[in-house]
Amino acid sequence: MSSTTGLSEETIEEIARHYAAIISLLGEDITREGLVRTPMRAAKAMAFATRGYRQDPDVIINDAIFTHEGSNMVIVRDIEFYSLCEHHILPFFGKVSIGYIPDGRTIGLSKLARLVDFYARRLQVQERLTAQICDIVMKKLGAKGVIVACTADHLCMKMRGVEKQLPATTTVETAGAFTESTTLREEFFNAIASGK
Ligand SMILES: Nc1nc2c(ncn2[C@@H]2O[C@H](COP(=O)(O)OP(=O)(O)OP(=O)(O)O)[C@@H](O)[C@H]2O)c(=O)[nH]1
Ligand SMILES: [Zn+2]
Repeated sequence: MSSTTGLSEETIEEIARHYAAIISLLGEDITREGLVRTPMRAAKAMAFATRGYRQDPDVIINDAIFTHEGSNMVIVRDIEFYSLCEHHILPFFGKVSIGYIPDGRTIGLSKLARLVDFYARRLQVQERLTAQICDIVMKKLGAKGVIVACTADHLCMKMRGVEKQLPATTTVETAGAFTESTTLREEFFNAIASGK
């Protein structure tokens, strides 16, 4: 079992065989020098890009949840991510900003970034990615409120399909106090816009 992808050697080899078949069906010569090792490289790359399926959020968090007295908003801004659109298996990528109001506990900052990857490294749509991040932070932290804003570029709209270099898509998900309070949402968006 590979520690970076969570897949066995046998599974990676099976995926590589499928990639070899696809490359041949596309009309390429799978025996030419530049392509000989491509099916295996592609299989490993795909295994890495989908490793979130085989991870455990509790292992990711590793008990890095700490007692905290204050209730000021905590914001981690511009966490980059790379995901695969579940409709076309083409990359979409961008940034996620997370805000939360603690309720007696905070979470290690790097763990928020790791949770973003946990949900990004699989076949996804941007709306679900945003909602899943919001949901897990709310559940694991027991915060008073959570807000997640995600901005991404979708290659399936740029290099194929409508072929429009459209502005990035933004999705927002809220829970608890952020759902109830426009003021809190404004505070979050003002903070991430100003970079403070
Ligand atoms: N809501 C949402 N849609 C997405 C996301 N990623 C890709 N899509 C869209 O999924 C849709 C799939 O539409 P279909 O008509 O089934 O597929 P298609 O014929 O390849 O569509 P086109 O991309 O328009 O060529 C497209 O409109 C994509 O732009 C995402 O993260 N969220
Ligand atoms: Zn797509």
